Amino acid sequence: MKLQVALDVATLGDALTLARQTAEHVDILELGTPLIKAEGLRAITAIKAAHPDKLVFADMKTADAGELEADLAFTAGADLVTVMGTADDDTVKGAVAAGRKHGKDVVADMIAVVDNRVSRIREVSKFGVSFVEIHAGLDEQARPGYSIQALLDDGKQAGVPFSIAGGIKPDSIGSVQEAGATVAVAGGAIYSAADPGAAAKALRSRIR
Ligand SMILES: O=C(CO)[C@H](O)[C@H](O)COP(=O)(O)O
Repeated sequence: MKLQVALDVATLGDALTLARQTAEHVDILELGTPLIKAEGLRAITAIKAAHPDKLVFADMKTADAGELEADLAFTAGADLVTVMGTADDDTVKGAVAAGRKHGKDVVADMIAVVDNRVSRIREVSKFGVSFVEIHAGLDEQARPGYSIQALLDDGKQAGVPFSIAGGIKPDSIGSVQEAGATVAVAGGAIYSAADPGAAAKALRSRIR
């Protein structure tokens, strides 16, 4: 299982610092959606230039104009780009077409898909995304009683390649791997730590 750090900070300077602190312990550097909105596509280019040996994941969360938005992110240097699983089928297919053109990967972000999630996961997988991200966003995580377990249950049931994002911590990353995820995405557990490099290393050490 790969480890992906979500660089969920608001400035390119902070993202470059966080990437430098964590890169040796992770496989994938993710530019969070707020970062891309704040700094633009140039942030993708800058992170890839600083870490050419890492996969760079642009969390575009595209909701429309899938081919155009994915093409922009791939042209800027992204290796993986997200499109919303809730988007129109043609938006997902358009992003996949851009991915094929660039020889890169498109990930369907299943955030806010709760009812019939397994069925939508299987549907978007047929459109050619490389994998789905089964995801509880920050707002969902903040609600009382939130548990990552529902994400893991759906991943096990879906029978297609998936990543998990939703507040992964050292005590839950083992269960993410046991569920069969190909990628574990961690944001807050790393960027909120006093020592983000040590936090990334601790997560990595729990992956067998
Ligand atoms: O895409 C995101 C929010 O929409 C986050 O990057 C993702 O949820 C990972 O961060 P965390 O581990 O803090 O949940």
